[in-house]
Amino acid sequence: MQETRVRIDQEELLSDNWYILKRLTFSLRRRDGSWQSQTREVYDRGNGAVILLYNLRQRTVLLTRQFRIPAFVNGHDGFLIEAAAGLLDNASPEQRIRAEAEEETGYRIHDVKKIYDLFMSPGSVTERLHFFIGAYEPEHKVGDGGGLAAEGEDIDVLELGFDDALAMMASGEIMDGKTVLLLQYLQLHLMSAQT
Ligand SMILES: Nc1nc2c(ncn2[C@@H]2O[C@H](COP(=O)(O)OP(=O)(O)O[C@H]3O[C@H](CO)[C@@H](O)[C@H](O)[C@@H]3O)[C@@H](O)[C@H]2O)c(=O)[nH]1
Ligand SMILES: [Mg+2]
Repeated sequence: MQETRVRIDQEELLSDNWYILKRLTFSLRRRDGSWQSQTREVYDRGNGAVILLYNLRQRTVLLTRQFRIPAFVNGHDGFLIEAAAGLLDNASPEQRIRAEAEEETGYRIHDVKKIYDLFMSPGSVTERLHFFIGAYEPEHKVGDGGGLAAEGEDIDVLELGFDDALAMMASGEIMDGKTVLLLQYLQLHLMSAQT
C-alpha cells in the first residue's frame, strides 16, 4: 500500500461570494521523505461538461460565441468561440451536456459520446471537465439557442465548415483550449483534414 504523501492542515475560506475560493495549507512528503508545508489558493466552481456537435455529411461543426470577461481582461476582445459547455450544477455530465447543448445552440442531440474527463487548470482550479462529441442533423434544431438571458448569456450560434474551423484554430481566431482539443479529436478520429 502506498504511504500517504499529502496532509491538509488548514482550510481558510477566502470567498464564497459566487463559487468557493479557499486558501489551503497542506504538508507534502517530498521524494526524499521530508515533509514540507505549502499554501495554495484553490478555486472550486464545481465540474463542467463540453460537447462538440458535428455533422460528417455536411462536414460542419456547431460552435458558440460569447463574451468572457476573464479573456477580455487578458488581452482578447472577449468574444470567444467555444464548443457548447456548462457547469454540472450537481446533474450527471451526460444529462447536463444534453441540456446545455440545447440551451446554447438550440439543437436537441440524440447520441452523445464521452471521450475524456480532464483537469484543465490543475494548479488553481478544482474543476474536472467532461468532454463529449455528438452528431447533429438540421432536423434536430428545436429552438434558437442563445443561452439563458436571465443569467446574462447572449450566445451566437456558429455553424462552420470543419476546414474553416481548423483554419481559425491555426490563425488564433479560435483560442479556447477545450474547443481546440475537441476539434483536434474530431480531425484525428472522424474527419481527416481536406487537402
Ligand atoms: N452572477 C454571476 N454569475 C456568474 C458568475 N460566474 C459565472 N456566472 C454565470 O454562471 C453561468 C454559467 O454558465 P454555464 O454555461 O453553466 O457555464 P460556462 O461558463 O459556459 O462554463 C463552461 O465553460 C467554462 C470555461 O471554458 C468551463 O470552465 C466550464 O467547465 C464549462 O465547460 C453563466 O451564465 C455565467 O455568467 C459570477 O461570479 N457571478
Ligand atoms: Mg456555457
